[in-house]
Amino acid sequence: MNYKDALKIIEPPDKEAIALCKKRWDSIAKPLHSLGKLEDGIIQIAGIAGKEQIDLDKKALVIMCADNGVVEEGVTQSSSQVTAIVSENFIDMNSCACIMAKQIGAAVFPIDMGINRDTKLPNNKKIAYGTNNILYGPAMTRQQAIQAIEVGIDTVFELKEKGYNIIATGEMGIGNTTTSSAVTSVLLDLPVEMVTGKGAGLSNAGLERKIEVIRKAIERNKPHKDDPIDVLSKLGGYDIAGLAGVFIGGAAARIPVVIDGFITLAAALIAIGIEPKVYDFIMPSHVSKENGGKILLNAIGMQPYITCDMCLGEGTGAITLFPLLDMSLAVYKQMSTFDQIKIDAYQPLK
Ligand SMILES: Cc1cc2ncn([C@H]3O[C@H](COP(=O)(O)O)[C@@H](O)[C@H]3O)c2cc1C
Ligand SMILES: O=C(O)c1cccnc1
Repeated sequence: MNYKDALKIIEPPDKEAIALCKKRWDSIAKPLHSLGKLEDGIIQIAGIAGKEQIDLDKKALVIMCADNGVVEEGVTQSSSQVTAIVSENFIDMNSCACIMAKQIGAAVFPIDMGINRDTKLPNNKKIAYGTNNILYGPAMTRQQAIQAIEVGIDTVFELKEKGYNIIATGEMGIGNTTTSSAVTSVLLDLPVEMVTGKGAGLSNAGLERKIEVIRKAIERNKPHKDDPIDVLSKLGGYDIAGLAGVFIGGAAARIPVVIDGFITLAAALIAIGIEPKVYDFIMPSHVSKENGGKILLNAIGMQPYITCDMCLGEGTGAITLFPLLDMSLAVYKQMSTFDQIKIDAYQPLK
């Protein structure tokens, strides 16, 4: 779908479904709002689905996979070859995120958005064999960025068609904390060193080099910070672009999309920058330990459900939210109301 058409069909969450869902929570025989954000999450999903009786029986994890040309500058501990190897492991359900997804019954959809060699991934949406090195010029053309965004949007509509009712985001792309930090620094107008961390592992000297490369890449590309697609195409990656499309697609197709860690947060920032209405359809999960994770969550204006020092990516943080939502929804659907068990919640003890 053309991304502008997707933006046009985004309607705000359903106020009536939100009010009915809240009423049901408040009628359940327990202290008011005592499940806190777990209640809020179900309310948000009801608003998105447009009905009070929601289901979370079909869960998907979309993992956008792509390579980054900037890896040749020594900004990451691993070689680019790792992207393809780990991405192919997703097919055998043999990665951290896949094992966690299997445990909680979520289906995994790895997508080759731009891995730098041919892969066995069934979802081949390759825009190119990796991006260009941002130290010397734009990562991709504006047209390629839009093409990747549209892959993300189409992916969500296909999953909706298959009956999925919630989507977790994940990514695999060696070097993508560098591109995410570059995008974040420009869009939030923050110094590079404030939003740059060690990614999947770097020495202190390596971190200094990474910061310097990002500074120079920003200087070289002169991105327009008020134009998120310009920033994305000059400094981002095909994984981030595809993920921005998944967030936009979630709002257009009315499916909640869950943020993972630092990289998916950068993608969410871009999506919200393109269309602020997307915000209401996004759910946070954890707060990444990566430098900049907390800053990005705060900047977007979201509170994490989970704080446990994760910083792995692949969607590991995002799917960690699923069992919490399952438990909350079970209470929401199954528990007796004050009326049913004849308790007056506000009756003082005698
Ligand atoms: C074996 C391995 C598996 C991973 N799974 C996720 N990531 C995570 O690390 C990468 C980003 O870190 P950086 O920017 O420092 O390269 C991404 O692929 C992210 O998903 C991995 C990284 C490695 C090495
Ligand atoms: O925050 C994340 O998701 C993250 C951090 C470091 C490396 N990979 C992913």
